[in-house]
Amino acid sequence: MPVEVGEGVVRDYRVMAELWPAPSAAGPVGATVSVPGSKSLTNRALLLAALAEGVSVLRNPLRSRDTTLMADALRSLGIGVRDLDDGDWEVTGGPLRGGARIDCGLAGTVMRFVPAAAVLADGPVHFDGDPGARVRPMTTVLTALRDLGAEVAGDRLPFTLNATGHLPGGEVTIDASASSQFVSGLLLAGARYDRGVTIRHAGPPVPSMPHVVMTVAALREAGVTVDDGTPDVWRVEPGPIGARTWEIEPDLSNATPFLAAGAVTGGRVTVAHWPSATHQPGDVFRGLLAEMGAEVVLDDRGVTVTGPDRLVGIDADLHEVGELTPTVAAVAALADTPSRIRGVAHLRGHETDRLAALVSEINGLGGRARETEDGLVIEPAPLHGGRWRSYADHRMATAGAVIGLRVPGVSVEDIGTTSKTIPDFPGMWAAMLGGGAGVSDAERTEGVVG
Ligand SMILES: O=C(O)C1=C[C@@H](OP(=O)(O)O)[C@@H](O)[C@H](O)C1
Ligand SMILES: C=C(OP(=O)(O)O)C(=O)O
Repeated sequence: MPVEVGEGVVRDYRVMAELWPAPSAAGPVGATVSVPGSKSLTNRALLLAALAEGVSVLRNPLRSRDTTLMADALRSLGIGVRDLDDGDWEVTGGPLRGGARIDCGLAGTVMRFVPAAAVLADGPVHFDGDPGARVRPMTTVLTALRDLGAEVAGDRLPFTLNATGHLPGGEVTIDASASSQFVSGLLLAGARYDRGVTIRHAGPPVPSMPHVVMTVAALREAGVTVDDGTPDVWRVEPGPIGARTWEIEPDLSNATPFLAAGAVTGGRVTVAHWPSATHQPGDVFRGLLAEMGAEVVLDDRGVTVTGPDRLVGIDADLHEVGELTPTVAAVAALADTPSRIRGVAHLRGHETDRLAALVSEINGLGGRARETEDGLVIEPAPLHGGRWRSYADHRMATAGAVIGLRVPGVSVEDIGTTSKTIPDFPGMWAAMLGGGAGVSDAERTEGVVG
């Protein structure tokens, strides 16, 4: 069935479920690319706008599956989310209505952020999601909400919150070592709890901390008082959340496959409109590509990556920026020297078990990858064409596209899954290659790189 995924883009999932012949690059890729808005910033802004008093506007939001699910979740809770002509969103905050059924899809930001807000609804709220979502870690969020005074039936998706219109709030201790989103979700809604919220983390280090910093910054922009002065403790004072205009930055994690295209083909790719200061983890990719031998320049045109003659491997701890792992692993699989990626055990609870998936797919093309306790080791090996499975994971699909640039004959399963965070990835990829660098399927042979 054709489905509108935003910005007038319609995807036909019958077609998208088929194999996508990843275009290989006949030569260096040269392009300037603009990527749509940040998923993480869009879904924080939508949620804060819903909990605010008054009317907020999101400028340049991401319109993709994850953010449409967030908008629809808020609409089912009685919030006005209006599509403006230019793709912006207007959100009118107000009381939350019970009786809603929320589809979380596979979106971590929906399944971890919305329940913490939905406790303020005036009746039961039921949550469910994709089959893959039902196995993502959730217990910590639901236990924390119970500890703060909520009644919840269930420990993971599907579950029902028996909301009563308010939450006592107060202090809670959680183990957020499986996901930073456990902290962010409680922080985002905490100002609307009777006593605000104090979260103490007890356990191995919280991953993806820049995303928590992003949450604290967003709250402060909305006028909320947050104390994050003590490591692993966050305090949100009770009080109103301000309505405002949110300017959404481009999604820098979604920029990474495009920058990688410049790096792995010895080409030059610019991603425009790169923010000069940002909390997005994707900004870290600049340094990672430079370590792998690329030339990386940030100037007023954006970020420009020029690929080297010879890519080298990397030894990197990606604990803070785990969502970059699939792209880094794809580049590493094409490098001339070994790579080690550390600090990302929590990726086993992402859209899929990303460590197992990357090992399986890289090795399926002839590569030499193996899992460690907290990451991956990838050694140089000649790669050949073949099927690259996506596991309903947008970043697995884009990683396959990066490898396909250098390895003829790679077919990516379910490229449509990229619509989780990019409305038209195949179209953007084709446009990037439009300068003549792509070769047609007819010209393909089972090639070897390495
Ligand atoms: O808060 C957010 O917007 C996100 C936090 C991170 O989650 P984890 O801490 O679970 O890795 C990140 O990987 C995810 O893509 C988005
Ligand atoms: C981990 C990710 O997503 P989610 O927000 O669903 O956790 C991701 O986008 O890499």
